[in-house]
Amino acid sequence: MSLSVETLAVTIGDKRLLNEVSVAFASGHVTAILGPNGAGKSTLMACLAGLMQPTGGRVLLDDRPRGDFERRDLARRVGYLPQEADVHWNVDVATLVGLGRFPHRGRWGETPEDRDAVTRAMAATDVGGFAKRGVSTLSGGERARVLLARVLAGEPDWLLADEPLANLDPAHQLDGLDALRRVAAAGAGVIVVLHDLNHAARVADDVLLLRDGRVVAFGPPDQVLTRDLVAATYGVDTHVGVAPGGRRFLIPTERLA
Ligand SMILES: Nc1ncnc2c1ncn2[C@@H]1O[C@H](COP(=O)(O)OP(=O)(O)OP(=O)(O)O)[C@@H](O)[C@H]1O
Repeated sequence: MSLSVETLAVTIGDKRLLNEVSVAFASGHVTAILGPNGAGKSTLMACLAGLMQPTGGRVLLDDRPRGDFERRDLARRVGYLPQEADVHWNVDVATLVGLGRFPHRGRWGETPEDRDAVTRAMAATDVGGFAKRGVSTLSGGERARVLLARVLAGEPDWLLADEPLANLDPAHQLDGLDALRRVAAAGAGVIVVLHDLNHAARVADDVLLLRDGRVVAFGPPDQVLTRDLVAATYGVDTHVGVAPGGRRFLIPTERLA
C-alpha cells in the first residue's frame, strides 16, 4: 500500500496554495502534518482525499493516479475526516457511525463484520455511552468523537483526519491519539493535521512541516520537531525538554521578529 504526492501544486488565481510538494507517506505510520494557519495543510488533505484537483503534479495510490480508481473502491481505501466536519441531520450516534461502513456494504446489508467494526470504533472514541442519542444533542467535543468514530469504522487503508482533536478535552485527546496509533499499528497509514507540537511528538512516526505551501521538513519527530525547524516554520522560539519517561516536549516561548 502506498500513497504519495509528486510535485503537487495548487494555484487559485495568483495565489499558490501548494508548491512542488513531494512526499511518500508510509503505511503503518502516523504522519502528522503541521504548519502555520494558511500553510496549505487542509489543501493537501483535500487533494489526497480527491476533493480538490491539483493544478500541477499528481497523487498516486499504489503507484496509480488517484483518478484511475473507481469511486467505491476509493471510499474503502481512503477515509477522510474534514476540518470542522458537521452533521446536518439528527440521526442517532450508532447510525451515524454505521454510515462509515457504507463503502463496504454488499447487497445483503449490514454484516457481523460491519457491526464489529462499528463497536470497535465506538469503543476507541468512548462514544458508546450515548449511542442512541441524536447527534444534534451532543456537545461539540462529543460530536467530534462521533465523527472520528465514523471514519474509524470504515477501517480504510489510509485514514486522513484534519484536526480531529480540536474540540476534545485532554483525556479524549489522548484517547484520539491512541486510536490513531492503533489504526497505524494495524497496518493502515494515518495522515493527521495537528496544531499541537506535543501531540505530534507523541503520536507521529513522521512529521511533515509545511509553510507557505512548501515542505520545510519531512522526517521522524526527533529530527523535525527541533527548535530551529519550528522557528523556521512558525516564527516562534521553543523550549524543548524531556519529560519523565523520555518523551520530548516543546513549549513555544516567544515570537521571533
Ligand atoms: N478558494 C480559495 N481562494 C483563494 N485562496 C484560498 C482558497 N482556499 C484556500 N485559500 C488560501 O490558501 C491558503 C491555504 O489554506 P489551507 O486551508 O490549506 O491552510 P491550512 O494550513 O489548513 O490552515 P489552517 O491551519 O488555518 O487550517 C490560505 O491562505 C487560504 O486562505
